[in-house]
Amino acid sequence: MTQILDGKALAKTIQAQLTAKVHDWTPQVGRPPGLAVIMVGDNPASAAYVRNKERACDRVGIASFGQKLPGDTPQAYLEGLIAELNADERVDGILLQLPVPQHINDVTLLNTIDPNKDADGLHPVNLGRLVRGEPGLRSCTPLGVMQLLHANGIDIAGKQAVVIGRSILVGKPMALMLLEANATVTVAHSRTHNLSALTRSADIVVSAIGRSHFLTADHIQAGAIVVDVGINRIETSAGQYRLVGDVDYEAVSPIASAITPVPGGVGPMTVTMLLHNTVLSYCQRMPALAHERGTLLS
Ligand SMILES: NC(=O)C1=CN([C@@H]2O[C@H](COP(=O)(O)OP(=O)(O)OC[C@H]3O[C@@H](n4cnc5c(N)ncnc54)[C@H](OP(=O)(O)O)[C@@H]3O)[C@@H](O)[C@H]2O)C=CC1
Ligand SMILES: Nc1nc(=O)c2c([nH]1)NC[C@@H]1CN(c3ccc(C(=O)N[C@@H](CCC(=O)O)C(=O)O)cc3)C=[N+]21
Ligand SMILES: [Mg+2]
Repeated sequence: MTQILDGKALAKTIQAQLTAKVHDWTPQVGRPPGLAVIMVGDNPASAAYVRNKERACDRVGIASFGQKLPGDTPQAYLEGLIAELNADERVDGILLQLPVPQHINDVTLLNTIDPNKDADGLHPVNLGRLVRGEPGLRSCTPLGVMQLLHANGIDIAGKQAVVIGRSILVGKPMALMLLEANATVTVAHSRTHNLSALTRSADIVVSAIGRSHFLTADHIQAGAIVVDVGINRIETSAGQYRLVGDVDYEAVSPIASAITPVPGGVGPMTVTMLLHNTVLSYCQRMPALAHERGTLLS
């Protein structure tokens, strides 16, 4: 029997734990945790994720300081906005929704976010902490994948893991977190030769590419653990849109020992880890909660 790694259910459990803590801590601190999501332009997919994030914040008791800005907002304005949010005591987490329009330099912007408020874990200081194995704010999607594997009793140490994709948002931090958990990690990308031979030797395959039906039965060895990070919108014969991952789920799920569905797998965990990171940064910034540090996610 293939184990379905139910991210939706785990997200619900973790969000309930965060809700209880936020409920306890808000009166002690005198304010709730706060998250600012900055979205530039009106990419419909981004708008849907931002709405999900705001709804989840409401449920958990996190204050949202969302900023939806026009697609032609100048770089200097965004830098000023981030400086204000860095200085705003009510804000514990800042997230710049990616991608941003062409004229914006996202790297420069990400680098202006206070590393202690970097809810996405994309600032060089936090990526450096990850490389060094030091505590810090970790990228939400890979952190969510690690939680999902852990909560389902999946052992990582000593396993062969192949991560497909090498973005700063997903692939690279995913590879580093698997390495930190003592997997033997290979990172594949668009220039990789003989990808299916590589993935066929893997115990764990994480796909973060963004192409529907990319991973087929030929890529997977019997009993492998398959984590599908991809989010692709495909048009159905009825002219509607539906979400699918990178993995041909029908073909691969009978072969795998465990697999994440799309939707309901990694996506809800990403949102939950964003909330987690916001609450963690609140804990770390508020002296009244000094003794609570390190108790989240346990
Ligand atoms: N579930 C969730 O919570 C989240 C899902 N996503 C989804 O995950 C996917 C990846 O996101 P992101 O990392 O931001 O995307 P990017 O486009 O930044 O990166 C895609 C990566 O896939 C690699 N790639 C592309 N085509 C191939 C191929 N044919 N063979 C092997 N590798 C390939 C690219 O290689 P190269 O570097 O050589 O170009 C690149 O490293 C997207 O579908 C995105 O929507 C993203 C964030 C969160
Ligand atoms: N700075 C930044 N950080 C991100 O983490 C980030 C980003 N930019 N840009 C876009 C990608 C994509 N992403 C998703 C988050 C949640 C779902 C999610 O909740 N998915 C649900 C379904 C949602 C739906 O139905 O639309 C699921 O898979 O079950 C998906 C994708 C975060 N991203
Ligand atoms: Mg996110």
